[in-house]
Amino acid sequence: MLHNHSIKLGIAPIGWTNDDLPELGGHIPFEQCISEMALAGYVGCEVGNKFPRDTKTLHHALELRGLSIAAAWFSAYLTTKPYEETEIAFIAHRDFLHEMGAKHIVISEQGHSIQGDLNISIFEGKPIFSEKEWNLLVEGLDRLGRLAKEKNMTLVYHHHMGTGVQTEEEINQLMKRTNPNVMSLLYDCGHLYFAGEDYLRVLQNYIDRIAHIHFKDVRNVVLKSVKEQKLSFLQGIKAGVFTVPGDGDIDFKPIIQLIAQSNYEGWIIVEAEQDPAKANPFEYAKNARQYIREIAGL
Ligand SMILES: O=C1C[C@@H](O)[C@H](O)[C@@H](O)C1=O
Ligand SMILES: [Co+2]
Repeated sequence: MLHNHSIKLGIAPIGWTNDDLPELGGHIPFEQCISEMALAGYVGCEVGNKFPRDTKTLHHALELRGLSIAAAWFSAYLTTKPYEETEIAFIAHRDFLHEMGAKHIVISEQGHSIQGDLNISIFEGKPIFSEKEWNLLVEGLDRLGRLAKEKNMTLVYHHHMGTGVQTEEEINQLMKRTNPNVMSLLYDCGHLYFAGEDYLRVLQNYIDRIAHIHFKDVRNVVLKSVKEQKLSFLQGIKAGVFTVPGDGDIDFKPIIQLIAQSNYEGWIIVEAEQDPAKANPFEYAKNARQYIREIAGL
């Protein structure tokens, strides 16, 4: 049970409006999204592209509903573009999050990523970083992590399907080559399960270095067809490979147990991108909230 831990439960806007696939939930207004998050019982969220960038306006809209910003995704291109380009965009992102009171910055290397490519089979086209690319990645992350620390914030790396850091072995490499004082890990059980990796071992091995958590569930039956039909990541999303905790095939109880045995504090974010026309985001958000209350006492 997690009730003695300093953990806050938030939800990502991606179940309402999907930034990677704008046709999913493109019609759902920002105010509806955040009102439903609050009504479903969450106290925070990440940032979607419908969110106003003016921090005063955003702050007011969230405060009215008892929500705060936990973190937000940043796409890095350290392996494919000059470092300075990533740094300029990162500083703007960091400063926006800092003004919003967030403590974590989610980062994912998108150089050579196929996660946004509708036509490449997700199980066939992922990049494998060369030694040179690994060096560019870890050197860049070190510099960006120090920039986060300047504002008393923590950089958290998001391993992700279709990228150069997808597998357990790639996470091990990343953890080995980076400084724990400068960069932490984001744990997303849905991505590890999708990738066929040992999601419990990763949690166990790195729990002391994990500083942000995404909870997403996976439907085995859809995962099977993603493999058989050689679907891309986004085709898989449209077909419903992801859902909220409690609705899919991941057993969250041992995950909760490992977190409960640790000193983890911070956010757990329910993040379940699926088609809102098929899965009403408010209803699924409420169901996930109830499920987490039942299994985690949170
Ligand atoms: O944290 C995430 C952010 C999304 O944009 C991404 O594609 C999703 O799968 C995810 O885990
Ligand atoms: Co995630």
